[in-house]
Amino acid sequence: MEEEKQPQMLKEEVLQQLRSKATELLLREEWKESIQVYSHLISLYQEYLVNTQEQADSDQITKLQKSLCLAYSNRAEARLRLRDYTEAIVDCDQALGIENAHLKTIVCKGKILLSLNQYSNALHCFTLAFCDIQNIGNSESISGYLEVCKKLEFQSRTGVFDLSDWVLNGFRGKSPELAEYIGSVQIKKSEDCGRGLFATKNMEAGTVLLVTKAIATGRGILPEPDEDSSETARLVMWKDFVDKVFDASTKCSKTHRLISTLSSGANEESLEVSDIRLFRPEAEGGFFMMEKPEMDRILNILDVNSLTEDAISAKVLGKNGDYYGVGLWILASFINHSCSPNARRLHIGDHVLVHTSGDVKAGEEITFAYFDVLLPLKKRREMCKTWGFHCNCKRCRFEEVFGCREELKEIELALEFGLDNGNMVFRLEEGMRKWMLKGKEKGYLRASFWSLYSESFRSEKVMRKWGRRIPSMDSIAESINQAVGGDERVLKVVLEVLKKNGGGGIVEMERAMKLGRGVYGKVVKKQALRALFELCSHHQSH
Ligand SMILES: C[S@@+](CC[C@H](N)C(=O)[O-])C[C@H]1O[C@@H](n2cnc3c(N)ncnc32)[C@H](O)[C@@H]1O
Repeated sequence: MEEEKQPQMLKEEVLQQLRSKATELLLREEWKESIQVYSHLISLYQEYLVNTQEQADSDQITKLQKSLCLAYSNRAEARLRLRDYTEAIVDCDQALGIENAHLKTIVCKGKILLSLNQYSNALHCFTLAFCDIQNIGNSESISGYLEVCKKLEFQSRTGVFDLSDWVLNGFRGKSPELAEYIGSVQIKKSEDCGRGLFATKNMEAGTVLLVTKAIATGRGILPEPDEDSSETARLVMWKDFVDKVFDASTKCSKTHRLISTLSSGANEESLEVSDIRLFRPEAEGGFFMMEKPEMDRILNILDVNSLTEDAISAKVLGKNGDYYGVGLWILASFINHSCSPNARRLHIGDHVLVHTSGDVKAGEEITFAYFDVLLPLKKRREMCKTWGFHCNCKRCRFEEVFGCREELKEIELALEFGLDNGNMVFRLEEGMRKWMLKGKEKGYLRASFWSLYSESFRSEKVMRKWGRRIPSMDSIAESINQAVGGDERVLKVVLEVLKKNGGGGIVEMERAMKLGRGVYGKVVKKQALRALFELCSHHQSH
């Protein structure tokens, strides 16, 4: 009898030691090591359960099963911390298969689903946990999760985002929690740039089109571009960013699948048009394994699709404004460039929020600017070259035909040498009258020669001489806004002129507010928009 008991005791001892070791590693936040020990424990429990099925009494079996459930649950927690969501969910489901009301596992599953932006499923978990924990007490953190989940579920269902409090608080504290959201857009074949994102209904300036969280970002404070270390710092940051994307793709099959839909630059015309539903946070089908990611392909995809946070059609809100930041935001990567864009993006923490920067009609392609478009055609062509494509947007096509006029060439030359801005604005306006240009066409050229206008409106001397012979800043801003959407620099000059003129009346302020909606989106209420105006006024102009 004694002899029979001995191996049993030995087993217990081994299990106890492993349990203590695993708990200690978990407390020390040594996630990888704790996963190893829990994996060992799990295989031992499974082995004992199979081998002792007939000899052990039901109490022993129940105890073993409880321990197995806890081991799965703890391994899920460690995997969650390592962002290994696919495996973490599998562990949770194993644990819940043993004990379907296991509180710790339900909370862990809620946290994983929240990280995967599956708000309503996460909400279900936290609601279950909250009902249970009320009987036990200490419900604070669960109710915190519950509140966050409710808010995010609402945002992702309605597209209503309100950053007013954060803006008014001077972006203090960490950036607000944002849900992923897909508004009235779909992916379709674009005329001649592969696939693109298209509006499915008419929308006003400032309407939120999508909000998506970065797969990964690389951020850092870079040395000045002329310092020797600058290039090295940039390369180190880029490598770190690439590694993070590769890691995310390796760990999560859904992430891998979504990254695989992106263009790697080759044969863009023949790429499959992805169904927008695939990108919805609640989309099914994430948890199956598929082929491993290839580093070369990821590198190509990042070359074509990564965005910098401080790009010209973007605005960084909050603390990452201090950094140089690059990132991969999947759905935003389907947006093509145009020199007369109709969208802009706001960077908030790790999220990008894309909104219309002008009124958009159903069926219109959504575009934002990859580079500065308040420049003449020649300069834009140079920028396009560095991006590796030839822009064939409406504005480029118009300027291609129109740009050969001698007057425009002269103005372009004057722009290069900074000659007599007021006179050049006057000549351009006269020319446009003579050539009988209308609406957007005028806006295109005004946008191309924006720096002449901005310098003129800023100079009292120029305004004294030319002010009465050229259109008002208001109408120029309106015209540029119609042609190329809201732009922070145009708004800034409008605000400066308003200030100089004593703040303007209600009508002028309303107009500025409308421009502001195109620049910052409808995510801040009036008072917060005014606070952003203040920031815009103090921001260095380009
Ligand atoms: C971020 S992706 C945009 C989505 C891409 N069209 C697709 O099918 O996946 C950037 C690539 O789209 C193409 N592209 C974007 N804007 C373009 C434009 N205005 N003209 C020509 N090609 C453009 C270029 O090949 C560029 O490298």
